[in-house]
Amino acid sequence: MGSSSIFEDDVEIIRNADLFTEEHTPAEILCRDDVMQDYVNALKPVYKGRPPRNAFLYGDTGVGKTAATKYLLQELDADIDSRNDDSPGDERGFTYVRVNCQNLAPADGTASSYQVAIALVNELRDGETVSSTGYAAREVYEMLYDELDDIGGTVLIVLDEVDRVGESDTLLYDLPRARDIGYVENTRIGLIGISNDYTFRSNLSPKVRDTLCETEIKFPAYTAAELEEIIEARAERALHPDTYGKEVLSLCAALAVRNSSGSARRAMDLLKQAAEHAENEGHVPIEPDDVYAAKEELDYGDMVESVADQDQHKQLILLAVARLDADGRTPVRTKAIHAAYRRLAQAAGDDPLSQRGMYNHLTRLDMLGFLHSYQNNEGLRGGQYNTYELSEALTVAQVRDAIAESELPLEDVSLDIDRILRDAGLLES
Ligand SMILES: Nc1ncnc2c1ncn2[C@@H]1O[C@H](COP(=O)(O)OP(=O)(O)OP(=O)(O)O)[C@@H](O)[C@H]1O
Repeated sequence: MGSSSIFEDDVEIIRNADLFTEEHTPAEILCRDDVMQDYVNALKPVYKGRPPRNAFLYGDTGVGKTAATKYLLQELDADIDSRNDDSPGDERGFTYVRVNCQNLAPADGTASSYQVAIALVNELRDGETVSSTGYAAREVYEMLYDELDDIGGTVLIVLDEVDRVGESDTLLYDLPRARDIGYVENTRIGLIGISNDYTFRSNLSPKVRDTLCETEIKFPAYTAAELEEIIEARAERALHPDTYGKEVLSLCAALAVRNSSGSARRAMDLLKQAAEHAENEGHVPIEPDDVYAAKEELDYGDMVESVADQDQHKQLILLAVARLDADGRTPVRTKAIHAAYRRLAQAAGDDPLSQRGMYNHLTRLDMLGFLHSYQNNEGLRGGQYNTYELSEALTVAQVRDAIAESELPLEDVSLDIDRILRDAGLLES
């Protein structure tokens, strides 16, 4: 008898799960010929040892901006290496460095030029970490330009999610001009900004826009047919043969077009999740029902993520409404939400906002679709007031999962809801 483990499934569909991860750079960028040609043209000066062009890439989430960038920079690096081998005495230095600005920004906020500069220094120093506090901004920029100047040749700096760099765009202004201003002497710097926020470009100051957007490359959404081709190529390498059919690939592609604006990431995630679902259920091949189950699971997780992405006050408010909801007390008035929120904020070691301060967050949560509000009118005596409940898109369990993910110490905080409502004057004593 072979070895058996409780972790083993009767069937195995996924051959190489690494190919589904975010770190994986695809062997080929499919269905992007026009865009790739523009991108190649923008990078040609680097290959030729001429001053680099700056570029701004934009398009919805999951349409291949990062994948195309990683792929082309690896190609460029390899081609310059082999060119250098062929032309001793005329070598061209080339380095690229990539930072995702979203990871540097707090939830709901933006990263400062200072934080981006520190992240770049750490990337360039490869392990030697500079702490994110304790330096004057000027010192950090000096470190960065010293580091860049030591490298020489051409350095391309890729700022992914560049829209998460805050108002002060010092770095976006200075980096492409560093050589002209005299911050560096030996190195030519090119900047590649990537964003899925269309308004970002128009909000840039004209000077920054003119340099960063020297070349603009738009990544359009994929069609269902294109997505099918992309995930089919991935499935051939990542899944075992005969474990999936065309119908399943088409369904993943169609759902990604319909619900996720043509995102290859979504199509890929649906396929992977459906494969895991089929493995757990013990059947081969993957069936359409596995894809629908995958969609449910992904939708559930997305909602949890978007709650966890909110700032702490908003999460506490959502938890307050969720607790009231779990107790059958919603729709509920602002006063009661505030009382529950205050208790939770204190338990989390946070200074609670006043009811007025909290109200701003509450209306925002309504606008964002997490909550649903009702206007109540009790005539002359009662006046007008709003009540709130979780929107149909959000469940109590999702809010709880999000709070657990944010590691707020609130799992075991008990709320005496009757008392809260009584204190808020909403329950007769
Ligand atoms: N044309 C393509 N060929 C092969 N794989 C692709 C293609 N486009 C996207 N992918 C894959 O889809 C996933 C998402 O792509 P990518 O990360 O490049 O999206 P993005 O546009 O950078 O999204 P975001 O703005 O959210 O960062 C990745 O796994 C990537 O490998």
